Amino acid sequence: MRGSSPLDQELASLLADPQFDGHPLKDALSQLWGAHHDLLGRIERIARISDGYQSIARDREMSLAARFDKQLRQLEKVARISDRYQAMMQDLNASLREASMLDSLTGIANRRLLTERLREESERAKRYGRPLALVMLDIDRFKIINDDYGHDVGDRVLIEVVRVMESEIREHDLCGRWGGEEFLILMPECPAQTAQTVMTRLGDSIAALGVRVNEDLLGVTASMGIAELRPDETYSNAINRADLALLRAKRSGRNRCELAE
Ligand SMILES: Nc1nc2c(ncn2[C@@H]2O[C@H](COP(=O)(O)OP(=O)(O)OP(=O)(O)O)[C@@H](O)[C@H]2O)c(=O)[nH]1
Repeated sequence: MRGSSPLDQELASLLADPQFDGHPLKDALSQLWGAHHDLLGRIERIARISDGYQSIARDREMSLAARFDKQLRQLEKVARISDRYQAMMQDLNASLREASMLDSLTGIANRRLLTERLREESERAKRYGRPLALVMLDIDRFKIINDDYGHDVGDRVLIEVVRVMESEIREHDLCGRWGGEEFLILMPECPAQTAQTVMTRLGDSIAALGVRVNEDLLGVTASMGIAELRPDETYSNAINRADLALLRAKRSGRNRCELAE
């Protein structure tokens, strides 16, 4: 840096000129010039150190930003995986819930789903003063079918009867397996008399059904008891009344449909 500007060069040549040796100002000027250059050197060093710090800070800032971006990307990935996992769990829960509500042999509603719907439909019927018919249906002499033809044929009979039931009832009715060879049919917006007409038709269709067993055509019949929910009773009470009506149907010779008292 020393001697780089025209003033530096001029001062350097003045100080080097022997004609000024002994001049009273030469020493003072020489010291001033030296001090000035010391100061310049120090300023340059400070500037270099400051530049160095700045570039380290910049690097650090950049690497921090890069690390932050990377972590953000990783977090996003984890969030995506977690979302997918949650959706999977929800699907699984829904199918488990559905499976727990259906009868595994026939695929129709099981007692749990029937009870849920019974609760909802009886509340609705009472609140709006609408009719709700409950039908208990039981396959006649089913034990003999099992004993004579085996459990597998018995199962096939259950499946066939369910198929007929589903084709005879309306879309907003619900038939489900109450247990064994007993079925419950919920018929919202349906008075007992209308339910009896529908059930008589269903009984005829079941009786017309022939389940093929080797060369034989196995005849099946069913008995039914119908109760219309009263405004002042629980659905359990109405089911008991339907059960009693079913018992009457059995005692009166089966293959028939009886209305509850
Ligand atoms: N194959 C088969 N049989 C079943 C199933 N659930 C219950 N059963 C049988 O259904 C029969 C019911 O017999 P009972 O209650 O004596 O009645 P029933 O022979 O139908 O006689 P009635 O109801 O009086 O006409 C029993 O033998 C049970 O083992 C099933 O899922 N599959």
